[in-house]
Amino acid sequence: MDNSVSAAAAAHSSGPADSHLAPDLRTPLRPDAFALSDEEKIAGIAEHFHEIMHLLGLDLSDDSLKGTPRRVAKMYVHEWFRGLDPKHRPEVKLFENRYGYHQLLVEKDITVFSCCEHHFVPIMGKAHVAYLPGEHVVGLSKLNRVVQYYARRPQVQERLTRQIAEELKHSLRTENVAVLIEADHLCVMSRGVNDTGSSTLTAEYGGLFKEDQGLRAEFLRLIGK
Ligand SMILES: Nc1nc2c(ncn2[C@@H]2O[C@H](COP(=O)(O)OP(=O)(O)OP(=O)(O)O)[C@@H](O)[C@H]2O)c(=O)[nH]1
Ligand SMILES: [Zn+2]
Repeated sequence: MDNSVSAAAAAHSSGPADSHLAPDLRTPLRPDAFALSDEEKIAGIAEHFHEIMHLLGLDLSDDSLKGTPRRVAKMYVHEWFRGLDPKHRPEVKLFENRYGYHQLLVEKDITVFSCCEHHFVPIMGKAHVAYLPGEHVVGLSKLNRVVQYYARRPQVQERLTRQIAEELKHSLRTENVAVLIEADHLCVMSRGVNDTGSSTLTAEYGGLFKEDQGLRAEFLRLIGK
């Protein structure tokens, strides 16, 4: 008998994006965000990117450049921004906690590759997530998948951190979750203030992580903070 429970089976949505999140946490999307197919979006974005390159004075008949508009469009739709589309929301399967494990579980150093919504350049870093298992445990890779899903959107780090925390609370059916992200913003490093030495840390604590300083300290110790 399959004793896995799919929290996401009920939660998994092909409906409006982020409808499971509080309104202030949703990525701002128009109601018709998914009226076009992926292929239609790629064709439209490629056309516009062609125009951007043209305006920059680039010769689009050059062998190396001519494929770039479509390459960029495919990268946006299939990779960098795939997390905008609820069809890619990971299904987070839970399993009965037959091990009786009720201590801290930390998944650390999860690769974060996101995109600054102000400048459309990369945000790169690591996420560390933790929860206290109750009646259920989760397949470890699902924690990485949740981070990746919300990272693959135009983002600010604060929203990314809270979206991951809310998704984990919802999918793992517990308030006892912690999320810490440390990331480098290419918009800070490569332009504007041009600071390659600073990085940004954000954290969100739910349930016992908020109330119990000892638990929080243990989480921070395990991730080397
Ligand atoms: N809070 C927050 N700010 C961010 C994030 N990513 C980028 N920013 C900031 O967004 C701000 C946008 O400010 P603006 O003054 O409109 O943009 P700008 O003129 O390009 O600013 P500079 O980067 O200072 O040159 C900048 O200060 C960025 O550093 C993020 O994840 N969270
Ligand atoms: Zn930026």
